[in-house]
Amino acid sequence: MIPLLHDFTDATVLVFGGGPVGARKARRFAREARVIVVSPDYTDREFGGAELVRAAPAPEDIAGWLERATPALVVAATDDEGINEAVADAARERGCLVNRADRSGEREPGSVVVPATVREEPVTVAIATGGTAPALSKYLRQELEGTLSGAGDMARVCAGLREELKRRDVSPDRRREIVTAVVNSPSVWTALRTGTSNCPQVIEDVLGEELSAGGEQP
Ligand SMILES: C[C@@]1(CC(=O)O)c2cc3[nH]c(cc4nc(cc5[nH]c(cc(n2)[C@H]1CCC(=O)O)[C@@](C)(CC(=O)O)[C@@H]5CCC(=O)O)C(CC(=O)O)=C4CCC(=O)O)c(CCC(=O)O)c3CC(=O)O
Ligand SMILES: NC(=O)C1=CN([C@@H]2O[C@H](COP(=O)(O)OP(=O)(O)OC[C@H]3O[C@@H](n4cnc5c(N)ncnc54)[C@H](O)[C@@H]3O)[C@@H](O)[C@H]2O)C=CC1
Repeated sequence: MIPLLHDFTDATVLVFGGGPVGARKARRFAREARVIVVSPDYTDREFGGAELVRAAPAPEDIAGWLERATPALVVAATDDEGINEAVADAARERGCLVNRADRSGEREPGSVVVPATVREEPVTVAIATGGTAPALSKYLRQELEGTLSGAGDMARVCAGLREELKRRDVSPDRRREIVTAVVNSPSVWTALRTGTSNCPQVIEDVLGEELSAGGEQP
């Protein structure tokens, strides 16, 4: 399986199953997509504002639900294997993506795995273990949350620098040197993490040094 980032803006995600797993997936996709959850009962309270439909479709009804909702992705998160199987079949039939929460290892073509995710906007790290150890994915996600602290600000600093250096017609080679030096600078990381400096200030400092050095190649 190959990791990709998928834009779900204006797309529909259809989730079957209103337990903790269906709820977790609904919350995840509701960040961006329109999410519809279908389930006879809802044991979790928080579905990220998804539309909750109370129904217990039989396997032969599943295709009709997909027909009406026209989802970009379907999640099979019920505790009924026959239903999850029917969801996967119907998704494959329609050529839409499918996530089966009750499967690891061998997968249907077109299936996707939901990875554990660390977000430090605009930086995203996704973790998966080939389905072997979701608990390990969760553990590593928690570990990486600390490591990634400040990465969002660092991305904003790099973006701001790239823009300013382009505007000043600094050569691409020199631009790359400057940005690489900033990314590798322990003092910049510390400043961003501790709040002793902020993004505009770091950008200003780096540009100031660059100008006082006359933009010479080192
Ligand atoms: C294949 C996959 C399919 C998919 O769902 O996409 C899948 C499948 C299964 N998970 C199971 C169990 C658990 N899953 C978690 C947690 C998470 N599971 C997630 C993803 C995935 N789970 C995909 C693979 C990802 C990878 O490759 O690593 C995460 C990362 C993302 C998310 O779900 O949002 C989220 C962590 C989010 C976070 O906190 O960061 C915990 C821990 C907990 O709950 O505390 C447990 C209990 C401990 C354990 O068993 O490890 C079972 C057994 C069910 C049973 O035996 O009944 C199956 C089915 C099977 O293995 O057959
Ligand atoms: N991917 C993951 O992280 C994990 C996956 N699992 C798997 O995911 C499944 C769901 O996990 P939980 O949410 O904990 O189970 P759960 O048993 O709490 O919830 C299942 C939900 O599916 C609903 N359901 C039953 N028949 C349905 C139908 N015909 N149509 C729509 N909904 C229907 C039930 O009413 C219930 O709300 C488990 O059976 C297990 O195989 C379990 C733990 C973690």
